[in-house]
Amino acid sequence: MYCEAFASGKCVSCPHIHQSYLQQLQRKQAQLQQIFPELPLELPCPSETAHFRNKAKMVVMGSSQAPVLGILNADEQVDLTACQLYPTGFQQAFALLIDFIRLVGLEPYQLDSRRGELKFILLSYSELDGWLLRFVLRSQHHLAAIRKHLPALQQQWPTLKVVTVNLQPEHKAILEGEQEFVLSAEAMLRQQLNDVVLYLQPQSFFQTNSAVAAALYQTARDWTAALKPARIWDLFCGVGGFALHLASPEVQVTGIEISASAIDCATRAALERGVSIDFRALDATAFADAAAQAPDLLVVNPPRRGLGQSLCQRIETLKPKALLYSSCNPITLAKDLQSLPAYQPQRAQLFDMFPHTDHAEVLVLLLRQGD
Ligand SMILES: C[S@@+](CC[C@H](N)C(=O)[O-])C[C@H]1O[C@@H](n2cnc3c(N)ncnc32)[C@H](O)[C@@H]1O
Repeated sequence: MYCEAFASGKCVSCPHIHQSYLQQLQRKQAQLQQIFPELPLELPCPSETAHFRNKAKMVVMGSSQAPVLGILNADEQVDLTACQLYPTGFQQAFALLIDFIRLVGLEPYQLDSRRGELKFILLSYSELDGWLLRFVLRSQHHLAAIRKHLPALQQQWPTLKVVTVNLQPEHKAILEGEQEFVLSAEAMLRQQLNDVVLYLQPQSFFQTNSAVAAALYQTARDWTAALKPARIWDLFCGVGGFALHLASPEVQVTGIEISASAIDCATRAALERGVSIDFRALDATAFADAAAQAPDLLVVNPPRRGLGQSLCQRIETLKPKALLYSSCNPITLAKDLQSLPAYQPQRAQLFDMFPHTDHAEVLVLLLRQGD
């Protein structure tokens, strides 16, 4: 794929974009084989090479009358509204947003002078339900003006379902703050993956590549069906993707996640699906430490830092029969597996959520040996 922003050195987010996709997959597969030298790997699950991202995180730069959406590379403002990773509908959405910024007179935040209000635009898309839009602002100064002009934007953009303002008052390179104002009638966006409808809302993690995420959850179902677990835990469950795919009337499922807003989404999805899942907003390690009995199947999908020593040790003493580990960081995955010596990998597969980058999502099924 040719990308002008990469060729000119203005955007380095996709360092392998000029390599053939087959070579990219071969490189990632070879890296995965180093972690599992003995295991015949499954074939990688590929992605579309363009238009696969369901969300955009845009830094807002320029001025209120000439806004630029993209990234700041050193001191250069790089317009990424034509980035090929976004589905085509994003370009029209960005154009509407640029007009809206002008209309409201939202001054982009300037890092050097610390003036201005609008820091980021965060935009998510679901084929089922439409758009979720978040304005990340420095203060509440323009909140009333955004509210006032929002009906006009919604009229032009009927599929704009959820609109919020997030406050991030600090002068730091962080994407969002804690306070969120919901400006639309709806606060959650529905997203369908396979036969499961998930809910997402601001401050809840959702996989970036919907098609590959659907394949990941379906594979989790396929690999674990024969195990017939009676009890499943989904630790780091987010909005409940794994738990909702694995739930059935015969199995008792518990989902644990630190973000209360993600747990609200997961709980609503379970209710609408008519399945009983015990979703709780807790720290995963604290939950495992306090548990008296192990599940038959433990699903874990931690952030990039991995499970860590203490949770791995707890898993070793709890002794669940099977462990399904979905990792977005093969380095911490390899480290965690060294701390889980009782578990033997049975199957491993690369899910290419992030083409053109070095990032890899890996699913591994492990069984406990020697009991
Ligand atoms: C890679 S995401 C996985 C989400 C989910 N499994 C999915 O498929 O979308 C990792 C999740 O771990 C959550 N998390 C981070 N630290 C946590 C902790 N200490 N205890 C429980 N959940 C945590 C994050 O909020 C995030 O939702």
